[in-house]
Amino acid sequence: MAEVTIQHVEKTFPATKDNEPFTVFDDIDLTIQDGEFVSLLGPSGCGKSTLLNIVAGLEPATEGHVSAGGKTVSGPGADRGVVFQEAALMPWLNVRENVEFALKKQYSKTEARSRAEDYLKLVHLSRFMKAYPHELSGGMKQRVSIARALSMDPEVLLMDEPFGALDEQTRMMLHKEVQYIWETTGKTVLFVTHNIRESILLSDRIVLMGTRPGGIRGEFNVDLPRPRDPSSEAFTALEKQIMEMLEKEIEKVMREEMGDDFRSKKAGFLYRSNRDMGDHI
Ligand SMILES: Nc1ncnc2c1ncn2[C@@H]1O[C@H](COP(=O)(O)OP(=O)(O)OP(=O)(O)O)[C@@H](O)[C@H]1O
Repeated sequence: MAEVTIQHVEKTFPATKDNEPFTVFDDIDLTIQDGEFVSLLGPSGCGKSTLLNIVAGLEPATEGHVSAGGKTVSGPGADRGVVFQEAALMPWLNVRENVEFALKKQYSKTEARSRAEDYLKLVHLSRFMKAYPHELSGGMKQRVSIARALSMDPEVLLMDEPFGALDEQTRMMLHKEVQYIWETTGKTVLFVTHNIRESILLSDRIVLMGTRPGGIRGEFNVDLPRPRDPSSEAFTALEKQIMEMLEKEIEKVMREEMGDDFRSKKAGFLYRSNRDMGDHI
């Protein structure tokens, strides 16, 4: 069972020479069921990446307890694969070698190669195994990064805005691939995104976070049949519902940052115009 449990988690960054201590959130409770696909949405700075990093074991929680597959998280582990916005491939290694790199620590040379090839097939990169990172598009690099994370056969896949830097067409293609991978492998997924539509397309459940104080503001179960049709009435109704709740959070941030100059209509306009959530905020 690869359930993820987050119990009473607080994260406070300590004081620095220039800054006071900063509490991002102080009591997050969230359980992600085995095989569930959960997205975290929320205004910029609410702590989505911080929470994902805590589950990844890359950041310690200040208080509280996190477990994955029944084991307490106390650092990074092969049971949790992470995919970031930037693929961070090693430029001197080709695609297959990039995937093999970590595998070689755990498997024989032959097995590492065979696993790397299997996962590169899964992300449809068989023809590019010998290509070098500079020869790949952004979307292809992200596919290598997904193959690399999956090749260690983690129980949980943690994805932090994996498609945030990609163009819309590539993003759409990768949505299909992620859905296929999730259906094929049955991994538990925690997915951070700024994009409401992306979260509805992919998730079983969307967790909406807010800031000041940071925390979970609401949850939305996405009961729509897959593959999902963004033009369907049910899809757009859910999109609208989430957007309304999110706008309130974004308005709060903008009001604090801009004081009396703030006009709520502007936040709504900015937000709707790029169907995104506050990249600029
Ligand atoms: N190492 C750090 N030291 C101090 N503060 C930090 C550190 N890392 C993050 N923060 C602060 O914690 C808050 C949450 O950051 P985080 O990156 O988790 O938010 P986010 O919701 O993922 O934002 P975005 O959507 O813009 O990526 C921000 O105010 C950020 O400035």
